[in-house]
This record gives sequence, C-alpha cells and structure tokens, in this order.
Amino acid sequence: MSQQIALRTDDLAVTYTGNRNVEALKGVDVEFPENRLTAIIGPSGCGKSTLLKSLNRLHDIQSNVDVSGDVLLEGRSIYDTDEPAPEIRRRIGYVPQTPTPLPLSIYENVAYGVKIHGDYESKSDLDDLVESYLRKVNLWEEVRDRLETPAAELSTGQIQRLCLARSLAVEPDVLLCDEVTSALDPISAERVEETLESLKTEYTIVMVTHSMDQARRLADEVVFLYLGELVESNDTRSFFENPQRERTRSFVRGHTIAETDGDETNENDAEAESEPADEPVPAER
Ligand SMILES: Nc1ncnc2c1ncn2[C@@H]1O[C@H](COP(=O)(O)OP(=O)(O)OP(=O)(O)O)[C@@H](O)[C@H]1O
Repeated sequence: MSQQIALRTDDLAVTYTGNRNVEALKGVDVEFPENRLTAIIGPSGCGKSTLLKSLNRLHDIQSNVDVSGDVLLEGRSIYDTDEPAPEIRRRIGYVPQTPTPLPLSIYENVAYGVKIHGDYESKSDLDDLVESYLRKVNLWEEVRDRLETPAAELSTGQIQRLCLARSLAVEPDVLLCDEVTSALDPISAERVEETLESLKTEYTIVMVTHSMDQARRLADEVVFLYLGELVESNDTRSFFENPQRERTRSFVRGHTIAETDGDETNENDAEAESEPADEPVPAER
C-alpha cells in the first residue's frame, strides 16, 4: 500500500544573510508521509530547526533569511500562494521547545484555539471540544477539577501538553514539534512521548530531536541532515538497522555509544562537523 505524502519540500534552500551568509539548508528534497511521525535528526547546527521552521513559513517573521525552492502541503505550494500566512500556520502548527501558556485559565488556553478555528455553536459545544482536546493530550484527568485556574500554575510537562492541546484545537493537518521534550524531566517527557504516540495515527507529525533513543521509540520515519544537506531518509527500522550511507552509520554508532553512556549529546558532533560530507568514515568495529 503506497503511503500518502502530506508535506514535501522541493529543492528547499535557506540562507541566513547577516554579517556573513550561512547556507543552513542546501537543496533539500524530503517527503513527510500522512499520519506518521517523522523525526529529523543530525548533529548540532546541521539545519534541523531551520528545516522545521521552513515547513510553515516561520522564517517570514525574521529578517535576513532567504528561502528558495518550495514546500508543498497536499501538493500545493505554501510559498507561491495567496493563502495568508496565519492560515498556513493554522494548518501546519508549530510547537516550540519551551512551552508558553497564554496568561489565561487552563480552559481558556484550549478554548482560544477552538475560537480561532470557529467550529462551535454553543458554550456546551465549546466545553465538549475543550474536554476532547485535553483528553487527546492525556491531560483531562489531571485538570478536570481546576479548569479555571491559571495555566501558569501547571508543571512544565503539563504546560507542554496544554500547548499541544491548544495547537490541536485549531485543527491542523500537520504538527511541527521542535524538541518538545528536551526541557522536561524524564517523567514529564515520557508523558509527552505517550501523547505523541497516541496522536501520530491521526496527525502528520514532524519532530526535531537530539535523542536517537527517542527517534527509535517514537518515529515511523527518520530524516538525517548533515551540514544542511539531506543524507538519508527512511522508515525507522531500515534507518537504524540497515543505513544506506556511511555517514548515517557513523552518526548512529556515535550516538548509540553516547546514549548508552547516559550522555545524549553527540560525542561525534565535533568530529563529524569537521569531516567533508562525502569523505568515507572508518568501517564499523
Ligand atoms: N537566525 C540565524 N542567523 C544566522 N545564522 C543562523 C540563524 N539560525 C541558525 N543559524 C545557523 O544556521 C545553521 C543551522 O542552524 P539550525 O538551528 O537550523 O541547526 P540545528 O540542527 O537545529 O542545531 P541544534 O541541534 O544545535 O539546535 C547553523 O550554522 C546556525 O548557526
């Protein structure tokens, strides 16, 4: 059965123009299948966040960023279009690393999203929708008795799930998640992972992560970037068990060793970044 493609890039290039030009993405062609979770991985500075932000035109709000090529949502350009950028960002939601609740109650944080989408007729409809989105992110049971308290009183992990609920409430087609567990303690991170696991059959999710373990656990597909270029993208099992490129093998091996040692930073980063992309790496020990 062939997989539907929700989102894809076409020769996407991004350059930061400032005191010096930084080519952060160089002609990237990558596909994100519908209702699957795709992890974007790669060493620090390889362009993961730049790619994620290109996928819903977040660079528009920054000066000094040149974007060329294209991003297509269900086959239609999100750059060459009359569709307003806020509507594009509603359809392709972005969840940042550090969650920021609105200075409102728990209820109103989610209701805010529903009101943007406008798909309710009565207060009771709104109540039902708020409950359903809080249930989707596994937060309902934890907050049902205190919906009117300020969202800021929740724990960071609960706030992250609340922000996910708010993003879902505008009914996006795609959800972009930028290292959404990295600011959380392990238990809160686990709850957010459980939430993403339950959402991924219903939404197309694209997630940047530094953790190979997290990519293995959660992702259906993996995209590996290196120095702004796409090295390899494949289903998760093939990616980790049968990488096609030497660069991928080297990166996965380095991370596996680092994570086994309890350090999720990539010990290979410095070494990897100093090597030209197509230089052969030593054979696996
Ligand atoms: N606003 C900016 N202005 C200039 N250069 C930038 C800007 N943002 C990112 N860069 C540069 O673009 C390149 C890619 O950065 P990006 O943040 O996309 O990498 P990343 O893979 O997400 O990194 P990390 O894993 O450390 O978060 C890096 O060289 C970075 O220094």
